[in-house]
Amino acid sequence: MSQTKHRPQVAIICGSGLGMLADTLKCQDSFAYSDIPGFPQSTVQGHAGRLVFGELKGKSCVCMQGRFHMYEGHSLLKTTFPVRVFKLLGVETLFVTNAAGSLADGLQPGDIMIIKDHVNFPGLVGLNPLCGPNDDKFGPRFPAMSGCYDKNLRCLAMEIAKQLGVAGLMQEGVYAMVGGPNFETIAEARLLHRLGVDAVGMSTAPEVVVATHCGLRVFGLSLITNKVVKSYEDLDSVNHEGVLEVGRLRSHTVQQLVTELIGRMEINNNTNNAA
Ligand SMILES: O=P(O)(O)O[C@@H]1C[C@H](O)[C@@H](CO)O1
Ligand SMILES: Nc1nc2[nH]cnc2c(=O)[nH]1
Repeated sequence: MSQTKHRPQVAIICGSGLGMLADTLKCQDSFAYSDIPGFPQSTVQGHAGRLVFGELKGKSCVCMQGRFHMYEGHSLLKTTFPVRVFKLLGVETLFVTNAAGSLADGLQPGDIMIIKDHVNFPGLVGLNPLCGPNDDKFGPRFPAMSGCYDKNLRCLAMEIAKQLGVAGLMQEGVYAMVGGPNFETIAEARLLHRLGVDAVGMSTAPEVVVATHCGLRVFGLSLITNKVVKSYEDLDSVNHEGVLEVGRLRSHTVQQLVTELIGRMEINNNTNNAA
């Protein structure tokens, strides 16, 4: 904290190919993860590995340009470590973004899904960052997860999308996290579709679980980068370069949405730090 004057109220986690969100911050102080004690390193292309502090529309923000994934070999405690750092810095609201494949027929590549809820597949089988002794300074042993994606922010995001003329690209949906790093088989894709999942990816849920546990308000966006192949007749296949490319194509719209939402949302200045 001695190395920056910023005292962030909002934290943003940039998904694959969405690192440009950090470029919107003014008066930046930026730190390589390798220079921050205890921080893991980013190993995935499209995740720069920098923590960027700055101002956005008068709000003090910190942006993770690069997140950590379970499939990189990090423990879930490490992948979510930054979320608790944000809490201790005084952050009140967490924005999570990710790249995801769509299962819902109405979601096309380039669309933006406001995350209404998630299915944490690793969490359902005990791969949960909250496993182990509970740190009561952060939150309760058995935290509720209903309503973990803030409804007011979801409504405001939709209102802003209408004003920006991009509402046609946006809808709410359910995100599912799978472990990765391979993309889905066709049988897995069909299973997820039948279960009511709208979009699938390899991140986000553990961060949101830890954020909700320690009382952060959460807003989440999935950029739909590909359709998940559900038919044995379909010759398409997904790859990471294609995922990053859609991020580049939609960067401006995602930046606009996030900037406006941060600018217009209310901040409670009485945030209680966990420790
Ligand atoms: O960090 P996110 O969840 O945006 O990254 C997604 C999932 C994989 O890490 C990668 C696959 O292309 O993109
Ligand atoms: N699991 C998964 N993650 C993704 N990230 C971007 N696209 C996809 C996808 O189709 N499946």
